[in-house]
Amino acid sequence: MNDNPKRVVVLGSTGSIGTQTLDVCRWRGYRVVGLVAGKNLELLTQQIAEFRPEVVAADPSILPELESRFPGLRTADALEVAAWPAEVVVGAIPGLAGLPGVRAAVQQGRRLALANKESMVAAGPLLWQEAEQSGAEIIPVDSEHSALFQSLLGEPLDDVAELILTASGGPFLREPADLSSVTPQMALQHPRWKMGPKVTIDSSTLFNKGLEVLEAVQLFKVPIEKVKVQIHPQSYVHSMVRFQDGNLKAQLGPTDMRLAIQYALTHPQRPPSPLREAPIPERLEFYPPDTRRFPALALAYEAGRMGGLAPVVLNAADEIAVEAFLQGQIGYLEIPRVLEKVLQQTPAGALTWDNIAYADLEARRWAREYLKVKV
Ligand SMILES: NC(=O)C1=CN([C@@H]2O[C@H](COP(=O)(O)OP(=O)(O)OC[C@H]3O[C@@H](n4cnc5c(N)ncnc54)[C@H](OP(=O)(O)O)[C@@H]3O)[C@@H](O)[C@H]2O)C=CC1
Ligand SMILES: CC(=O)[C@@H](O)[C@H](O)COP(=O)(O)O
Ligand SMILES: [Mn+2]
Repeated sequence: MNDNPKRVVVLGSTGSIGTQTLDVCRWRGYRVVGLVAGKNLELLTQQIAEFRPEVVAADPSILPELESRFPGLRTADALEVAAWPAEVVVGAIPGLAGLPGVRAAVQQGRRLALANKESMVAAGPLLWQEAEQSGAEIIPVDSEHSALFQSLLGEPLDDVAELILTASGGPFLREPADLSSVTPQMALQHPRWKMGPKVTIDSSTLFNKGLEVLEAVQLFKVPIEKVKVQIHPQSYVHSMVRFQDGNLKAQLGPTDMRLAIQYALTHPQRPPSPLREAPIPERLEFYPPDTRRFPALALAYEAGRMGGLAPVVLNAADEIAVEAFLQGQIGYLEIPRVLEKVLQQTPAGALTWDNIAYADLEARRWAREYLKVKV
């Protein structure tokens, strides 16, 4: 099944998207030349033993042990790994921490298979500017955006009436009516996808869908009024495009991220995958989201309409709030509350790399102060 062997760098290799990317590389016989991970020493050890990458970056706390396990292992800064000679770089480090690696890959003119939605939300126009200069391609991995990307192929953007993102609705779609006593354990039970903790909590508050609305605006360069959300509990239709003539195009498939990852690596080709054909669900339901119960989605729309640094600020506040919630330092309903507060403090200023860094830092500080937490 070795189509056209590619050299691949994986940023966030020990995570949910990272490990699934390595599955795809195994299927395709791709050469994994660079790995970036955090602190998961044992899994990174296995990955190095199997793939023998040319270069590795990891959290400084595990580097000495890693180097003693692999004498002669070439280690480097994460940015150097992101810029390593390769055909594809998979950006799968969560949060704004994923942005520097994504940017380095874009500056090198690579194909960026982008899972890290936060970087597109915060810095989309700047990333596209740099991609234009370097010739980089940005292919979405996020399932909804992969679906939109596939549905938009060959279609003039002027003909698009709406991008319709589907949302599972998360674990609290129907109950409990009162969300105040939701615990991290409850919120970590996603009904359809097995993902890392940050995106799983975001799915439960519908903030993930809010980020995805902002991500779609930047990826596909459409006004936010054209981006809609439909709850679709089966998560089988991954998203749809409604055209001005009334036609809808959608991409459907099983809830397995390896399909979206493989597509981002092989586009425009569609080589076979070893996944078994999954049955099509008997019922496909769609209905509008309840933004009174899940105000984080409405706040993302508000940030999108505000523009400028508002999405940066909202994302930063959410990163602090989710971490504090996971550590048991705040209640579940504090998450949308702090988003609303911090969004109101959005500083004025153009979208520049310096202003993004400043707004991100300040918003984290405001969120910590408001929540009275140390995360
Ligand atoms: N999981 C999914 O199905 C989907 C995820 N996404 C997006 O993809 C991104 C990744 O998500 P996911 O795979 O779930 O996340 P995980 O939490 O599962 O994995 C995160 C990975 O990033 C590494 N990492 C975390 N922080 C740093 C850092 N500061 N420097 C270097 N490495 C770091 C972790 O290392 P370690 O564990 O070794 O510490 C791990 O390898 C997110 O932006 C998410 O929104 C989008 C669609 C679907
Ligand atoms: C798999 C993927 O792309 C996730 O971002 C997914 O969208 C999360 O599910 P929700 O629809 O519940 O947010
Ligand atoms: Mn998604």
